[in-house]
Amino acid sequence: MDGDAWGMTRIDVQELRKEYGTTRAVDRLTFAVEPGRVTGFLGPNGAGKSTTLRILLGLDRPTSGTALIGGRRYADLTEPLREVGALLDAQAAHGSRTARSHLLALAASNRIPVRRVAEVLEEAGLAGVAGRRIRTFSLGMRQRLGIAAALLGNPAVVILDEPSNGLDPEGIIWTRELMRSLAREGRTVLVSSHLMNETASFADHLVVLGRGRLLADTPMQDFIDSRIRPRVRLRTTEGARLRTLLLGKGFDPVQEEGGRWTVEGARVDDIGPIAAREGIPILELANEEGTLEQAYLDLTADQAEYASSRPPQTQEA
Ligand SMILES: Nc1ncnc2c1ncn2[C@@H]1O[C@H](COP(=O)(O)OP(=O)(O)OP(=O)(O)O)[C@@H](O)[C@H]1O
Repeated sequence: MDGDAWGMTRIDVQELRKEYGTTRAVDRLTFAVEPGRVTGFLGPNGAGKSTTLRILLGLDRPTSGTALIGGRRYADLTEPLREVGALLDAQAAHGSRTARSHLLALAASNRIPVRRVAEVLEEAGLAGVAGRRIRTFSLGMRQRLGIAAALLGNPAVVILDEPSNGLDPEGIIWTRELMRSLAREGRTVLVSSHLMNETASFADHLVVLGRGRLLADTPMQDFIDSRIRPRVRLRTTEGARLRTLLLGKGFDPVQEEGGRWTVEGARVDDIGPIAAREGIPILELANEEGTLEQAYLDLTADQAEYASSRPPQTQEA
């Protein structure tokens, strides 16, 4: 299959609603996941991420609305594993099978060429343990096997639920590189995670849920920039003079412990030239970028179904 074949495979969720008794797990949810980029799927516990993914993958029925892959419901795909690869629950594989026999069975039932089994075992770093029973696998090895299974049919759409779960640092880097390269090849990649630093390292775009509803659907950098004011950190030998100067320009520098200054709402391009014009020595000058974690906590502070009673910043470790 070449890149063009993956070109138009979008995920489209339209007015999706799912009720379990009186619980509205997903509520009039509408978003699209585009090919060629990695979309991070975020939200507090109970926000409805797993429910949405289960419906997308035909494991649950919506109360109303649709969740389509390339314009079709999962149940209507003729060869689902060749169109969508998914990792939902890495523990699901049969423990008494070997990694190889597990993948061979999947390949056989989905008309996938047998050579793909060796290819994905190699790609997932499992070639050396392919003959071992899955029950002897660590959580991280199961996770790798789950990802190998997702890639088996060379699908245009890849959906991964918490792919870093249980992986060691090398495994985490591997999944990150893998997701990025799948997106570069033009595939549609949707990845849920609770780890914000992790998500920031691989996602181009974010879809954020809270209490079953859409809270954000936006490029990752826009998401951060719209919620976290930039600031500048600096050191100077003439703090008092620079402070007066900056106050006059509408900034409000604050001295931190250790003699550093921070200036809210400023970038280095604002501060550097002002100091230079006045001949004030600058020993250090750096932008402090907002993080995805800060922006996410800001957005979801009121949204967590099981939120602690105090806001995160005052929580004890
Ligand atoms: N089978 C079910 N029966 C009843 N309620 C359910 C069922 N599955 C999910 N729910 C409820 O639906 C809501 C959304 O749950 P869901 O698992 O989709 O959230 P999530 O965003 O995946 O959470 P987490 O981050 O904890 O995995 C929760 O209130 C949950 O308790």
